[in-house]
Amino acid sequence: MQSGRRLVEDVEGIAALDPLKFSRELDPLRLTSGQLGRGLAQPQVTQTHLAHDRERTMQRWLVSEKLPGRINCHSEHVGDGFIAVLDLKRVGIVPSAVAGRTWILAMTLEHMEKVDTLVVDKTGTLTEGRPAVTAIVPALDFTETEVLRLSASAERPSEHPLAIAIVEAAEKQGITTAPVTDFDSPTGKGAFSTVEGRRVVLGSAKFLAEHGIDVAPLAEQADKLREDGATAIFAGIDGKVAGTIAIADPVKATTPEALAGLKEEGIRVVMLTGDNWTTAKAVARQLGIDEVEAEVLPEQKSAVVEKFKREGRVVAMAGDGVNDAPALAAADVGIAMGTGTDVAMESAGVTLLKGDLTGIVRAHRLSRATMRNIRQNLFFAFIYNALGVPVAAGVLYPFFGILLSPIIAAAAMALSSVSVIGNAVRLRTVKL
Ligand SMILES: Nc1ncnc2c1ncn2[C@@H]1O[C@H](COP(=O)(O)OP(=O)(O)OP(=O)(O)O)[C@@H](O)[C@H]1O
Ligand SMILES: [Cu+]
Repeated sequence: MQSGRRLVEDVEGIAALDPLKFSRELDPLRLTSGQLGRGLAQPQVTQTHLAHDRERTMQRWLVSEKLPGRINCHSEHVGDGFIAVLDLKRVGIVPSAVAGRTWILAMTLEHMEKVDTLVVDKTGTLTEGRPAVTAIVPALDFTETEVLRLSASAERPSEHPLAIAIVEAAEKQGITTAPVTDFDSPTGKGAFSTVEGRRVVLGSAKFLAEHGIDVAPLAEQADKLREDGATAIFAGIDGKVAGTIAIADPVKATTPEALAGLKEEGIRVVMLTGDNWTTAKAVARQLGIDEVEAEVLPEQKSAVVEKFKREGRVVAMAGDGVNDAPALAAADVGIAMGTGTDVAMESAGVTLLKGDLTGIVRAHRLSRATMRNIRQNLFFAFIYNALGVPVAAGVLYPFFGILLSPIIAAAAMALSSVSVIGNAVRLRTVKL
């Protein structure tokens, strides 16, 4: 099971994530709303893990804030400056990997603030990822039922959402599929197998061409089906195009709101898909997305992310599929859909619990508020130290005979902690 997932389900209301204290919490801690609690429920990580991660968290924060090296000696104290009060449930995100890797969340928040480009996968991310067959256009010499029966048989061993849609369509019509041999499915291209001694090929025009099948007789029909956003694939039987199958995947109800929010936050959205250009453009048009990268093979997805990064952009990538995993890992912030594959979740820094993209907007708002808060806290901590340390060292002694007594120094420390925590708690009121 995904430990990250459990983490959020166990959290009620607000959790104060203190990377220092966090690492020592091994027992589940019940937090009720309104109460400022510390630590998180996740007993399944080992002590070593946690100690290690605590180190990394510290380092990361220190590096990230570009603090002068000498402040390291106050790290325990400055540590209080890193308390981030997060309402994970409200944001709807969880750190993807094991809960012990809290630092990923920390890093993600830091990067998230700077994100200016969101590369977003189409199928399963912008759309529901539960496609259904909406039309079958057979070629001359073929019937709709025969195309569906052979296609469903050929796709039966495949786990691709398009394949599942075809199998389901056949089942719905009470069509029994035939056994297959020699099944293969090159990722991002299509599938082929032998059914009742016939060669059945399914996929893009390019894929069928690779198998010596010319789709020209049905190309126009396929394009027409694509005009309103459906995916159209071709079925080839015994070296000839037999039909085109339209498979539609509804846009998630929350997608338009998420896109509007992203626009408001000034984030550039790029749709990335392995699907056909015509389909991709139609969906993009419906959603008001200006930038599209279509017909991208799985192994090229991360190259698209890299390209944007080279242009100096800070890139977040949202995806759900196995073929999105390398791109998720390549992005500054990888965002997986909780409804998607485990591989995607493991490769991403954060997971959107219900696959709801509005979580990205909330996470971006939260990251800005959190990073601002952290900077303020660092300022507090710094000021107290900047004033307190020289006094304690006797700077004022020659003139006024003032020396900071250890008791007053300790009080100042405590006071600085109080202002820092008080400031961090304000994050609770941030509108997401
Ligand atoms: N099993 C399959 N059966 C038929 N066609 C397939 C199959 N697998 C891939 N294809 C073809 O390859 C294209 C790209 O597939 P790929 O899996 O990369 O993208 P996707 O998951 O459908 O979309 P997205 O990239 O938006 O998530 C599909 O649009 C389809 O034309
Ligand atoms: Cu996808």
